[in-house]
Amino acid sequence: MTPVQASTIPLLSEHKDVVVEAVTGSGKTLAFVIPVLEKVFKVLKEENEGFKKGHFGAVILSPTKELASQINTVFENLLQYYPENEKQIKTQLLVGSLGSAREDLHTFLKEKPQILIGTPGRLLEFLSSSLVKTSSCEILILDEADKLLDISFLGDTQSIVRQLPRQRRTGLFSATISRAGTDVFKTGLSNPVKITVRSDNKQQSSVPTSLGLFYMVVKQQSKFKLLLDIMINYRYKKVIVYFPTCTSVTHFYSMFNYLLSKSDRVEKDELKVYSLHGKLNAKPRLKTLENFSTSTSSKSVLFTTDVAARGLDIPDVDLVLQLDPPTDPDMFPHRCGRTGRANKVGRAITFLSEGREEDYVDFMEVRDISLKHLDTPVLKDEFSKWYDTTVREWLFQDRTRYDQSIRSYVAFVRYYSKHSAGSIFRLQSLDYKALCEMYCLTRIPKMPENKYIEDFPKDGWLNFSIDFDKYAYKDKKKEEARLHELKTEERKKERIEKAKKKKELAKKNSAWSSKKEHKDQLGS
Ligand SMILES: Nc1ncnc2c1ncn2[C@@H]1O[C@H](COP(=O)(O)OP(=O)(O)OP(=O)(O)O)[C@@H](O)[C@H]1O
Repeated sequence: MTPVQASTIPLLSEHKDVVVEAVTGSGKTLAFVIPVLEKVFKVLKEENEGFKKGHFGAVILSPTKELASQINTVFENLLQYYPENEKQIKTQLLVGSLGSAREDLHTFLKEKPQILIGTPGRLLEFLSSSLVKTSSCEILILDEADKLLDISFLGDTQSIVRQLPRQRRTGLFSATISRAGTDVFKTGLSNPVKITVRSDNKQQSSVPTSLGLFYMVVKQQSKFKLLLDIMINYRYKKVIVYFPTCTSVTHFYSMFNYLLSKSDRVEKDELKVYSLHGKLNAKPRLKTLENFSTSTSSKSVLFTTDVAARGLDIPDVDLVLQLDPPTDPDMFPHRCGRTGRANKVGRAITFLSEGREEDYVDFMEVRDISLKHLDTPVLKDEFSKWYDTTVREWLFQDRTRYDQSIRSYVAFVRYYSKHSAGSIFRLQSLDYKALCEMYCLTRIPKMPENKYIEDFPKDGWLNFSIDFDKYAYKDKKKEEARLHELKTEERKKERIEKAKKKKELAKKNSAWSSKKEHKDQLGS
C-alpha cells in the first residue's frame, strides 16, 4: 500500500468519516475503492437477499465524466479478480450525454449495480426517480472534493448529500482539500479524521517529490512556436499541453496538425496529436482519452483544458506543459500532477509571458509551490520563418480558420480577466499585438480592452493585411452566403453613393438657380 492507502483504508472500512489530502498520484483512488468494495461485500454476505430492488450501497461523486469513467475502470479491474461463486458486485457509470437518464434507470433496474459512480448533475437527476431508493446507501465518496464543494457544484452536491441516509460513512479526497476549508462539513461529515500525506520535500504541499516544476519566460507571440519546437526537438514521449480555452484547443490543434504535415523534421505518425475539451460530447471525449492513453506512437501529445486537470491517471506522461497558468491557482498542482505519478519522474513546465507574469513564481512560492527557472530554447531563424509562412498558408486556405482565430483571441482575453491573481495578470499589461500575432490575426478585433493598447494601429491593422473580399470559405454554402452578402453590401454602397451624388447635384443646382434668381432680381 502507498502511505495514503495504509492510513485511510482501515479507518474508512470501519466506522470513520475521513477527509484525505494527499499529493497527486499518491494512490487516493484505491484508498476509497477498497473500503467501498468491503462495505458492499459485507452487505452481500450478511443479508441473504443482498440489496433490495431499487436500492444501492455506495455513491462516488466526481466533477468530470473522464474521472468518473476512470474510477469505474479501477473498480472493474479489481472486480475481475472477484470470486465467481460469490454474489457479483457491479458498478454503474452515471454521467451526462453518454445515454439518457431513462436508459440509465432502465440499466439500473435490470443490472442491479450496488455502486454508483457519477457526476453531480446526472446523479441528481437519477436519484430523483421514485424507483431509486437511497435508504441502503452505506458510503459516499467525494473525489476531488474541493471542486465538488466549489460554487459550480455545491448546490448539486448538497442536494445529493441530503437524499442519502445520515447513518453512512463519508470520505472526502483531494490533493488540495484544505482549500475547501470548513465547507467540508456541508457534506454531513460526522466526527471526521483528517489524513494528510505530504511530499517528502516539505516545501511542496500538494505535488510529489518525483515531479519537477519549472517555468520558462516566453514572448507572448512565440509561445506556440516554442511548443512546436519542444515537441519536435526534445525527447518527451507523452505530453499534456494545457490551453486556456476550448476554442484555443480547436484552433491550435488544427494548426499544429498542418504544421506537422508540412514539417520535414517529423516522420509521418511519429508524433500524434489529440484534442480534448469540455465542448465535445462525452463519447468522443472518453474515446480520445483512451486513444491517448494507449497510444503507441513514439511521441503523443494531448491538447486540452482544465477538464483534464484533476484526477486523470494516464500512464507514462513525462511532460505537462502549460501555455498559460490556470486562472485558479488551485488548479496548478492538479495540472502538473498528471505527470510524476506513483514515484515516476515527471516534469511540468509553465510558460510565463515576459514582464509582469514573472511575479507568478513568488505568488506560487507563498502557496508552497516552488518553480525552478528553465532557460528558454532559442528558436532558429530558419525555423521561425518556416513557421510563419506555413501558418499563413494554413490560415488562407479557409476563412473559417480566421473566424476561429478571432473567437480564440476574444476567449483568451475573457479568460485572462478571470485570473484570481488579478494583480499579476492585468488586462492593462497584456501585449495585445503580440497576442494577435500568436492567434494569427492581422487586425485587432474590436473589444473594450483595446483602450489599453498604446499606439493603436490605424483601423487596427497589424503588420500584414488581407484582402478580405477575396478571402474565401472552403465550405461551398458558407462561401456562397458570403459572396451574396458581399454583393448586397456592394449594391447598398452603390445606392448610398448614388443618392449622395444626387443630393450634391441638387444642392449645386439649387445654389446656381437661387444665384441666378438673385441676379435676375438685381437686373430687373
Ligand atoms: N499500492 C500501490 N502500488 C503501486 N501503484 C499504485 C498503488 N496504488 C496506486 N497505484 C498507482 O498509482 C497511480 C496513481 O494513483 P491515483 O490515480 O489513485 O492517484 P491520486 O492520488 O488519486 O492522484 P490525483 O490527486 O491526481 O487524483 C495509479 O496509476 C495507480 O495504479
